Amino acid sequence: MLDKIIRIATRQSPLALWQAQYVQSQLMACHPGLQVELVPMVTKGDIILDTPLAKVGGKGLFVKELELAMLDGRADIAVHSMKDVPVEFPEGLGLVTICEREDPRDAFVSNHYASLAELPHGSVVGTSSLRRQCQLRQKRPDLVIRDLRGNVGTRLSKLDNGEYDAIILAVAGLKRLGLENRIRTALTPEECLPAVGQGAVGIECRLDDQNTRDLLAPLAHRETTVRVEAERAMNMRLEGGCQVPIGSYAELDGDQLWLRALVGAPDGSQMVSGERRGPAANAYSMGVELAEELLANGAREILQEVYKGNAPQ
Ligand SMILES: NCc1[nH]cc(CCC(=O)O)c1CC(=O)O
Repeated sequence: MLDKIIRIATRQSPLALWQAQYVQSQLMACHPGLQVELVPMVTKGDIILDTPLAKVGGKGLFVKELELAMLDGRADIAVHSMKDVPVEFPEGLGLVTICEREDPRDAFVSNHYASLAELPHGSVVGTSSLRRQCQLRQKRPDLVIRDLRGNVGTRLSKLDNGEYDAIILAVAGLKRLGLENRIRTALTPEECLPAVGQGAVGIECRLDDQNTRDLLAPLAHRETTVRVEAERAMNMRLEGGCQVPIGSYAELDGDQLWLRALVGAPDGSQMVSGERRGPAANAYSMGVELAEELLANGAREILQEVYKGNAPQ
C-alpha cells in the first residue's frame, strides 16, 4: 500500500488547486508514507470564458477532461466542488467520498454597500448563476443583473474596476482563498437558498479501484454526505445540471433532516418552493418527493422554458 501513488486530476484555477491540495494533505495525514501528486489539466469550461454558462449548454463543462484522465488511467481521483458535479457519471466512474462542508451560504460582496438592502435603486449586480439571479430579482426587481464569469479573482477585479455595484459569490470559495474579508454579508438561506452541494468537496474515482476507495474512506464526512444526498436527489429528479435556477439546501439536526428547495424563473417572475422534514435515513426519497411536488406545482414549465433557452432574462 505504501508504494502506491495517488494522482489527483485537477483544474488549475486557484480554487480547484486549493481543493486538490486539501484532499492531498488529508490523504497524506491519514496515510503516512502515501505519495499524492497533482495532475493539472485544462477543461472546456476554462477555455470558453466569454459566453454565459447557461448558453454554452453542456452540463459538466469543467469535469469531462478530468473524467477522461481517470478512465485512461492517467489519474486516480478528481476533486470537485459538489455544486459543479453533474448528476450522472460516465460508466465506471462515481462519486465515492464527500468531505466536510464549509459554509454553504452565498456572500454579498461590494466596495460601497454593506448589504443587499442598502443597494440603491437600479444598482448593477454581477452573477451568472440563474439561481442567484432569480432570487435577487424576486426580492429586488429594480436591480440590474449582469453576467459575471471567470474565476473568483477575476470576478473580484471586475467588481473593483467599477463594472458592478456588488457581486454574489459563494462564502466557501472566498474563505478557501483567504478572501473572507471581502464578504460584506452572508445571505441567509431565506434570502438566497444555496445551490445543491454548495461548500462541499467531493471525490470521484473509478468504481472498480477498491484500493483507492479504501484510502479515501477516512475523508468522508457523514453529516455532509446525508445533506448532499438529499439535495442531489432533488436535483436529479428535476434533471437539473449546475446551470439551472434551482436551489436545494438540507440541514441536519441530530437524525432529523430538513430539506428546502426552490425553482425560479430567471427573471424572478415565478418561484416554486417547498420543504420536507424527516429522518436522515430517508434523505434520498425526501429529495425525490420534494422534486415531484415542485414539478407538480409549476417547476416543470419553468425548467422547460430555461432548457429551451428562451426564458426571459
Ligand atoms: N460555480 C463556481 C464555483 N464552484 C464552487 C465555488 C465555490 C463554492 C463551493 O465550493 O461551493 C464556486 C465559486 C462561486 O460560486 O462563488
